[in-house]
Parts: sequence; C-alpha cells; structure tokens
Amino acid sequence: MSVHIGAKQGEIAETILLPGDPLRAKYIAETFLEDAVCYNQVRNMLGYTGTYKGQRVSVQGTGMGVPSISIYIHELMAEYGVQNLIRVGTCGAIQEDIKVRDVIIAMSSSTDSQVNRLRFNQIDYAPTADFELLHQAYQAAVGRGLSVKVGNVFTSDTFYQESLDLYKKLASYQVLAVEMETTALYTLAAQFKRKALSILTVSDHILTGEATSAEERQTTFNTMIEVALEAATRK
Ligand SMILES: O=P(O)(O)O[C@H]1O[C@H](CO)[C@@H](O)[C@H]1O
Ligand SMILES: O=c1cc[nH]c(=O)[nH]1
Repeated sequence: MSVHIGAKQGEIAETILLPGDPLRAKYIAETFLEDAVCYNQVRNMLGYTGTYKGQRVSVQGTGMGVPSISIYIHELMAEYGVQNLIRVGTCGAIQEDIKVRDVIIAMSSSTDSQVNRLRFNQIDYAPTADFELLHQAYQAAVGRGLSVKVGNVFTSDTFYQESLDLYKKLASYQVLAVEMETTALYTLAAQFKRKALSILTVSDHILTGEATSAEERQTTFNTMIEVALEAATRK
C-alpha cells in the first residue's frame, strides 16, 4: 500500500474517475461499474475497481481542495501507475448564461492557490487539460444532447468568500465556474506525463444564488458520469 491508499499493486485500473466526495465514489462504483471491489478504506476515502463495458475502471474519492487531491493523485500515479485521471466534480457557475445542472469541461484552470508559484519559482504556470480526453468528453456530451460548456475554471482554496468582487472580475475574463481541485490535477498529471480532465456539474450559481435540489443534482450527475466513462473508455 501507499501512505494513504490501502490497495495492493494491480488492484487499481489505469483509468480512474475522481469525485471529491468518497460516498460519490461508492455510488459510482455501485451504479455504473460491474463487479466493483473496494480497494481502499483508509481515512474512509473510498476507492473501487470494476469494469465498464468490459474495460477496467477505478473510482477514488479525493477529498476537498488542492492539498487533499494532490496526495491521492500523486500516490495513484507514482505508486499505482494510473495513466488516465478524470475528475467528476461539482462547481459554482459565475457566467450568466450558465445554469445549474449544466456540465462544464475544464480546458484550463486559474487559481489562488500558491502551490504552483512555489513549484515554478513564482512564475504563472497554466494548468491545461489533456486534449484527447477533452475532445472525447466533448463529443460524448454533445452526442447526448447535453448543454456543455468548455473553458477556463477557477480553482479556489476557499469555499466561502467575504466578497464576490474577484469572481465578478474573473467572469468578465470568461472564467466559467469555481471549484477547488482542477489546478492540482492538471499540474501533477503533467509532471507525471499522464492524461487528466475535469468534468464538472454546476451545483449552484455563485452570483445569482440559484441552487439545485439533491434529486436534480443526482440526475445531472449520472449524465456527467456516463460522459466521463465514455470519454475514458473510447478507443
Ligand atoms: O463535488 P466535489 O468534487 O467535492 O467538488 C466541489 O465541491 C467541494 C466543495 O463543496 C469542493 O471539493 C469543490 O471542488
Ligand atoms: O467549490 C465549489 C463547488 C461548488 N460550488 C461552489 O460555490 N464552490
């Protein structure tokens, strides 16, 4: 096992879905994977491996924020050889034409986290999605008639803000939504020369206050998972 993941070598697939919430990992495994087996219960950060349309796929909770996801994806790539990493998360929209339940594919991510400034000696690195995964996910989403937006998202170190001024400014520079992990995912995947993508369901609108019910979130969430699995397993 690695420090935070209790799996034996070979128990984790090369392709993995990454929700923040470990109970969402359980839900995905039970709902979408066949013969799913739980490989991790350390810190209750559940991880499962099963098959989707005959191909091996894992799903691992990452927790919330850059430090937490960084630990899990570092170990998944360094210790378990994971190659394709797709975050399936929620986000808060900041564009007027984006509504709750829409699906966003993060082409790139801006951040207020200092981790990349530290990593790159104060320069601004631009964390970017893997183009092939992005293209496959976009095609899968459009093929389902989904309202999907592709663009820059903001990875924040804070969930609660005292003022919305920064988000209004980011919106005016075409940033689509706010979440808390994508910058770390794209940067670490690049470091390890692996493929990564973030697909996000809009759970709330930060500027209008619009929010989804739990039932609505579930339905949209299912569609997003199908898009992620299709993108991950397309040949
Ligand atoms: O739904 P998940 O994947 O956890 O993602 C979003 O939700 C959490 C905040 O509630 C943060 O982790 C944010 O990125
Ligand atoms: O990080 C997040 C996720 C969902 N909604 C938000 O407002 N922020």
